[in-house]
Amino acid sequence: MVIEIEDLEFRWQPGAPRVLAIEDLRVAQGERLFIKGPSGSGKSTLLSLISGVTTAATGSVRVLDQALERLGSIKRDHFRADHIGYIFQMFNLIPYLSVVDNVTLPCRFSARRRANALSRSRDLDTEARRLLRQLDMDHPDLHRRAVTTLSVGQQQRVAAARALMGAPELLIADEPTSALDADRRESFIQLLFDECRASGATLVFVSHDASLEPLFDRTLDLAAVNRAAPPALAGMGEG
Ligand SMILES: Nc1ncnc2c1ncn2[C@@H]1O[C@H](COP(=O)(O)OP(=O)(O)OP(=O)(O)O)[C@@H](O)[C@H]1O
Repeated sequence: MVIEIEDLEFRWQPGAPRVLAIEDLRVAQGERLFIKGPSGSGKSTLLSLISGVTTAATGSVRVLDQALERLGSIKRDHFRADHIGYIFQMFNLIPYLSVVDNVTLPCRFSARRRANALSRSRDLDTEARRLLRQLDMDHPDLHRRAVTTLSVGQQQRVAAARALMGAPELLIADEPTSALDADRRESFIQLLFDECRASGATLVFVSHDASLEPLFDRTLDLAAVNRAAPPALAGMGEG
């Protein structure tokens, strides 16, 4: 299993209302999971737990057989850099780095991803360009081009290439299509699927957009998870 969550209960502070209660969630290698739920239902919180940015006092979150709550925060940072590619809603590209340098960034933080990238291409820049080409982004001046001069759709492809760089086992995408037109969303997701298939990566994808749901293997509806939980959660629907 790539993700195994058991008896998880999460509150942001002791005594604060419970945000998440997940009894059992397992995501297998290569699976594509869609997570939906209204604003405030805990989607981003769940992604923080799966990526080890936060840990829960109750229950267990295992990623690639590692219980994240058993690691200190520095080890969790290393674990995340080695094994998880993250596509942020606002892309979080580094404005003063070129397109290629943005894509190779994860290899500065992870020797493992650097080695993976170098096993695929002769150097990191070549691997970055290969990924960008796979994602339908092929410009001669990508090396020098500042990310701030790109369109939203292009920035999204750069963010996806960066997340895929060095073949992390788990790809997490937090509303990565919200800035795109409806018809461009689906084509982006298909490209993402192709790349995940090629590297064997598992994809966890959060979105408000229910029209994307049928593309995925499975859905986790946090509104349903919250409804099933005891009344402590009542009134937690606002985000
Ligand atoms: N860092 C934080 N500290 C304290 N409370 C938080 C924090 N982040 C989120 N929350 C609270 O946790 C609950 C779930 O928030 P979360 O951001 O996970 O929801 P979401 O489903 O991702 O919402 P949205 O769709 O609006 O992004 C909300 O009540 C929110 O106010």
